[in-house]
Amino acid sequence: MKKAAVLVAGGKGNRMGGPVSKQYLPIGGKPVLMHTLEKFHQADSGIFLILVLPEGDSPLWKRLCEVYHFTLPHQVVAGGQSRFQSVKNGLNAIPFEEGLVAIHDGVRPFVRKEVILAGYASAEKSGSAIAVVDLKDSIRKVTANGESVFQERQYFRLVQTPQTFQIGKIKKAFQVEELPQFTDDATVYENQGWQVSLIPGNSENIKITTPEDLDYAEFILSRKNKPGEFPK
Ligand SMILES: Nc1ccn([C@@H]2O[C@H](COP(=O)(O)OP(=O)(O)OP(=O)(O)O)[C@@H](O)[C@H]2O)c(=O)n1
Ligand SMILES: C[C@](O)(CO)[C@H](O)COP(=O)(O)O
Repeated sequence: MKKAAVLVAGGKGNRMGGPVSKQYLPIGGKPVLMHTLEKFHQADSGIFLILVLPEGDSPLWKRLCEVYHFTLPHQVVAGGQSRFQSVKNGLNAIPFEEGLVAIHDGVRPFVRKEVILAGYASAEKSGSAIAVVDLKDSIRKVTANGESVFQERQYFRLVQTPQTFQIGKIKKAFQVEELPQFTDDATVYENQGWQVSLIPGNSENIKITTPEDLDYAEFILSRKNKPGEFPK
């Protein structure tokens, strides 16, 4: 089955602050987005890669690719005013009608190859595959009157990307007006009345959002051994 990946990086990075949008900041010596593109290419070199950038940023990205000698093939698409619009633009650029597409935040460079491949395999069978992780902390729901209520954390998951789908179904799902609950792609898919399938994500697959996440990113990249591996 044909595979595509839409890596959305059309945001402004307001929570990160600073003059350069977070997707272009260097970690481990090169921009965040180059790490993310490489992860998908390394998982399967046959994946058709689409990179969604803020409108007008193509010349900047082209220059970065030259400076960093980044030659991995990918198609650049202009994003929209919201993540939903950026994803939609990315989906419309897939050059085939049938197959699978992984939608992934460009600012999640630490996705594991195993998670990417499990997403495609699971979505081929069930239509969708949403990467999630268990909670490590206790959680509370804060009510409108300021009280807090204990919640049983075993019934909750943190939602990551990739979120992988059969192309025909997810493109159909995005043919609707944007709604406030569309914080990810799973909610857009569910809006059609279809249930999503969850798959295990990887906990280090953080979304680089605020400045301390850059320290974490440098730490992850500096480690010689992966978690759980015995030193050689
Ligand atoms: N109009 C938008 C908004 C967001 N994104 C992408 O969606 C992902 C998750 O969004 P988030 O982390 O919120 O990124 P920003 O919108 O850039 O950050 P902020 O909310 O702090 O401005 C990011 O890869 C971001 O670039 C996008 O493609 N198009
Ligand atoms: C898609 C996402 O990364 C899943 O956790 C998340 O919903 C994006 O949220 P944001 O408000 O755009 O950061």
